[in-house]
Amino acid sequence: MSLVLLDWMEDGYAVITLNRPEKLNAINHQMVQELDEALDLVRKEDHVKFLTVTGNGDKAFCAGGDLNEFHGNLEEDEAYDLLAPMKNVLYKLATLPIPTIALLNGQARGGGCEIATACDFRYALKGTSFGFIQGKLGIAPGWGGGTLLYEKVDKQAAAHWLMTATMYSTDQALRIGWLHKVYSDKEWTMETLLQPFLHNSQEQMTWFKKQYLNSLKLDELSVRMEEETISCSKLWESEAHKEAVQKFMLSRKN
Ligand SMILES: CC[C@H](C(=O)O)C(=O)SCCNC(=O)CCNC(=O)[C@H](O)C(C)(C)COP(=O)(O)OP(=O)(O)OC[C@H]1O[C@@H](n2cnc3c(N)ncnc32)[C@H](O)[C@@H]1OP(=O)(O)O
Repeated sequence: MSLVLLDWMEDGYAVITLNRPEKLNAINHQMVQELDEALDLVRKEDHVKFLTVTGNGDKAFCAGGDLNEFHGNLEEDEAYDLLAPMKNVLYKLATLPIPTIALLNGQARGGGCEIATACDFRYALKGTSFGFIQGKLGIAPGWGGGTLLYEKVDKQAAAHWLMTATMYSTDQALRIGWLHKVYSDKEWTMETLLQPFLHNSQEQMTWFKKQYLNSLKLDELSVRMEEETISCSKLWESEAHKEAVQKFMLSRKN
């Protein structure tokens, strides 16, 4: 069964859906692979105006890396080998030649916030919450999402969120500019959410995104995302990290 769905919409855009709702769309190895393949397919289609990324279910956009797979007693180099593929996927998402919009249907934690941050824009359903909580697990973001956060919001706001590792409400996320819009349940339809973009041609949307990417130093971005993965791999072996993951695992058994 596909854990990442890719749909081509009549109005000329594509939708990627994280499709593991029973696990709050937590990202496992299969999803990393399927996300990579889906992005390659979107990149090949020259009629697609923009891409949206969302989660299946009404509880979460994405609860981060799968703690059964992304957390174990791993040495630094094993942790790097585990983290690097998703970092590469997020670089591919962040530099896709068409605009990308994260439709946050529910909470996002850890790597889930990294995926959302790799998108150009973030729209959220009212009442959802978000947190770069890796700091509370004894690590730091490892898929490049911390690096991307510094590109998307005020640098002090990015540093504060990463260091405090707290959950933000939609209001708090709007205030720092991480969220662009918040919608009620009633408004949460593709037609309402995407109306502002649908009138644009594919050529316009490709140019708008090219102009935006020109403003980023992509070579530097790639180096900084790689450095983030290396640093997270070093933190992976900490006792604090091992204890935090163990605590989550034990809580599953109760
Ligand atoms: C580089 C990325 C970075 C990394 O991987 O190192 C990270 O993403 S670190 C952050 C990892 N994510 C988390 O720490 C969040 C863990 N999940 C939770 O704290 C809770 O599930 C919560 C608060 C999101 C929701 O709690 P709630 O009580 O509402 O639901 P459940 O906990 O019962 O979850 C339902 C179901 O989903 C499974 N689940 C949730 N999150 C994960 C996860 N990250 N990995 C694997 N599985 C997850 C949970 O086990 C439940 O399934 P069940 O079969 O009933 O055990």
